[in-house]
Amino acid sequence: MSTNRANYPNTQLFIDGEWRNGVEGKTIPVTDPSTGAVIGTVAHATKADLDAALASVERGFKVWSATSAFDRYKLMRKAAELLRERAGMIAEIMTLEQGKPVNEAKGEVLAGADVIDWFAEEGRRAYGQIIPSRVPGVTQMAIKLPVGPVAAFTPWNFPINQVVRKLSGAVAAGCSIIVKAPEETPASPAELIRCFVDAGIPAGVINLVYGIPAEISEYLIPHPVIRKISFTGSTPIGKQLAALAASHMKLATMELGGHAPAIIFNDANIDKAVKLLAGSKFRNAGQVCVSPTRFLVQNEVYDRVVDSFTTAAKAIKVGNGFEDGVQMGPLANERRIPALEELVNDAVANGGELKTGGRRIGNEGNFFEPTVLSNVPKSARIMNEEPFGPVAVFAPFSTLDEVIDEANRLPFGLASYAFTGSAETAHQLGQRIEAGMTTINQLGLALPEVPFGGIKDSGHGTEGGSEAINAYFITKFVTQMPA
Ligand SMILES: O=CCCCC(=O)O
Repeated sequence: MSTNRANYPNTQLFIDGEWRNGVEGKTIPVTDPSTGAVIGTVAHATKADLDAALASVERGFKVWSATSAFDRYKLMRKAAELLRERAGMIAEIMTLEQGKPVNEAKGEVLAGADVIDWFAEEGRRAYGQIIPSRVPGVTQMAIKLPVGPVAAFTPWNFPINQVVRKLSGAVAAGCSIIVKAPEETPASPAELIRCFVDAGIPAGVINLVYGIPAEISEYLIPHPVIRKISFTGSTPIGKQLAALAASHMKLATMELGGHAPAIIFNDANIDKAVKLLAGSKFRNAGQVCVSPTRFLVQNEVYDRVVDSFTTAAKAIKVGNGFEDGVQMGPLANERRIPALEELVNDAVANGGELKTGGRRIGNEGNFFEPTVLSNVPKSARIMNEEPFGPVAVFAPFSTLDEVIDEANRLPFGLASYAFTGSAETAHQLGQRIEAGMTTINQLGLALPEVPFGGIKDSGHGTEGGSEAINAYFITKFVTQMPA
């Protein structure tokens, strides 16, 4: 049976191995961003529920940290298989609540299964070290132990992807976790967690809450049970939570905002650059932390690139994510429409040229036109603020040094993209762009086996690659000699 507005599931909390309503029975409405219609509800946790989740995650940690890495691996592989089997159904739920095209949603779910597999394997290979001793008979060991109960806070743009990295890292390392998933898109992450439940995860290891985000983070982060936090979201909120975590000496991974430069040189393969970058820009309606935003194009090819990108933007089919051929759905939140309109108007007022788009589409649902702005000066807000929407902003440049300065001008440092035919230019970019990730002549970000994270105001820590699981371990030194 396919999922539709009539059978969209209401979402409950998951605490101590049970799906349950909030103690006070409060709920939050969930809307379909394609129509604005309310399609269901999500349970709203209050303090009593959070106390129950904290007691549960503390018990869960005792059980799970004492479970062997091999048994954790087996369970995770089973959860990944369940997620693959259910991908079609979960994708439909995600499209209903988030808006993205259903094939994009399915890709996200399947990628989530790969993330679980990756971390399951990493958990089995979390080797420590034996350190040669100065004293005969003494053994010195650096061992990795799970850090403790984790609190994870995730956003609505990738309802599965954002949860699965944190959940899988924690569970593979032997930690228990409270996930505060997004209220806008609650049902698809709940289905992810159901896969772990059906795979046999013991009560208390995974807990799921929703409610008022600030209330939940302010209660969980300082709580002595929680030893580690992981947050994905905006830079301003990330800074507040990082400060709160630091004042309670909690470890924190922060995956925050970006404003990715996409640099195209005269010697690049222009057709390839435009095709790949346009696909990347309008994926998930531009609501992606790693979305290419500042398109910096070398003088000789500037007009050609802007024209060809504008043609690509005009050809994007926007609509309900369930319709055949739709490439871009609505924005997930209605409030982003006036915010984007303001950014576009400000760019034009500062001298930028609107090549296409810039407005809401229709009067039902949160649809926004794929938008291209050209010759936008640095003084425009959109050259400095993350638009988090389907807007590409173009500006010309002359030299390598100039474009590297521009790429590094902002406090963000998450993703960056470049297209060039020169090996020397590629080398310079790889070394000198201040970003956690640089892709050259291709895309290829966010695979489970490669690092994923930012620097500067884009946060710290990585959620992919061989280092990611370390966020959920402490290193303990043990030395011993025979009695
Ligand atoms: O918004 C940040 C997560 C990006 C995940 C992806 O690019 O697949």
